[in-house]
Amino acid sequence: MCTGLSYTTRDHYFGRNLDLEFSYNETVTITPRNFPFEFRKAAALATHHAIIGMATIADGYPLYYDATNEKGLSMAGLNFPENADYKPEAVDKTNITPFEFIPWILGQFETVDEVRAALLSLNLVKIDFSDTFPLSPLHWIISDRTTSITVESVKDGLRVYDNPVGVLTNNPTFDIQSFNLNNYMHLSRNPPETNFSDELEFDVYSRGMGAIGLPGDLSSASRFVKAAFTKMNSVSGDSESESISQFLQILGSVAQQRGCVEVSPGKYEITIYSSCCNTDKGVYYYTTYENSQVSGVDMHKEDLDGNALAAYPLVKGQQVHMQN
Ligand SMILES: C[C@H](CCC(=O)NCCS(=O)(=O)O)[C@H]1CC[C@H]2[C@@H]3CC[C@@H]4C[C@H](O)CC[C@]4(C)[C@H]3C[C@H](O)[C@]12C
Repeated sequence: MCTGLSYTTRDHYFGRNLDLEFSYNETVTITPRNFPFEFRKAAALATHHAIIGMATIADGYPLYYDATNEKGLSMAGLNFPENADYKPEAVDKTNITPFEFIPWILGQFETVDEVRAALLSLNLVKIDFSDTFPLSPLHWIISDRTTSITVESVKDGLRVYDNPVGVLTNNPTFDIQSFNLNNYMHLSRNPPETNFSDELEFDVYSRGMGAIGLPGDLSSASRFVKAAFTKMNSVSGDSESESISQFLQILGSVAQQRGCVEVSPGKYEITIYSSCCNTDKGVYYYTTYENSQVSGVDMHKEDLDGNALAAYPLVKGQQVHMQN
C-alpha cells in the first residue's frame, strides 16, 4: 500500500510513501530534456520537460513511481489491484501504456488543467513493459501547486476525479474513498462538545479527544482518512526546513512499521521510502525505512540539456549524528 500527498506552504511539495515488502532497486532518477522518450503507440518526444523522481531503470528506460517536472507538475502511481483495467488499443485515442504515463504527462504539461484536457483523448493501453516487468494495477494522483486530480482506468473507462484533499492511497475507487470522509465529519482538532445526553456528565480528560474515532489501522481506506485529517489540519511554517519536516510528519502518520502487516508468511510490508519533492525548486528529498536523515537530490545541479539519465542510489542505513 502507499500514500501520495500534495502540500503547499510558500513552495509546493509533492511526495509519497512507498509501502512494500521488497524493493525494485529504485533510484532517484533525473531525465534531462533531450533524453529521447519513445512510446509504444504514440509519437516520441525528442525534447521535453526535465523530470526528477523515483524510478527503476530497466533497459535504459526510467520506470517512474512518482516524479515532478521542471515546471512543477507532479504525478505518482499507487497500487490499485482488482480495479485497474487497462484497454486494447483505440484507434481514435492517444494510446499510452501505464508505464509511459508519467513520462508522457510530465514531459509535456505544466498544469493540471492542461492535463485534464489531454486526458479527454487518452487511452491507457494494456501493453507490458517486458516479461520481467508486466503491467502493475495502478491509479494516479496528479498535482500542481493549487490543484490535484485522481486518474483511474477502470472497467467503465478512464475516470478523472477532482481531489480537493490532495491525498491518494489505494482501494477502493476514489469516489468511494471521498464519500467515506462523510463518516468522519465530526472529527476535530478542538476539544469535543457533547450532544450525547443532558442527563450525563462528560469530562474532557485528555487532549486530542476531538479526533477520537480517527482510524489508526493501516488499511487503505483508513490511511486515506488519517492522512486527509492530518493534512487538512496541518499547520507549519513556510521555510524549507519547516515545510519538508511537516510534509514527512504527515506521511509518517500513515507509515507502516515492520510487523504490523503480514503479506505472506514471514513477509511484512514496510514504508520503504517517504519522498517529498519541492516542486518549485526541483529538489527531491527522501527518507528510507532505516535512514531517518533526509537526503536530497537537486535536479538543477545536473545538465538538464543532456540526453543521459542520472541515477542516485538511495542512502540506506541509519545516519546517526553522534554528539560526543
Ligand atoms: C508496488 C508499488 C505500489 C506499492 C504498493 O501499493 N504495494 C502494496 C502491494 S499490495 O497491494 O498490498 O499487495 C508500485 C508503485 C509504482 C510501481 C512501479 C511503477 C513503474 C513500473 C510500471 C511497470 O508497469 C511495472 C513495473 C514498475 C517498476 C512498477 C512496479 C510496482 O508496481 C510499483 C513500484
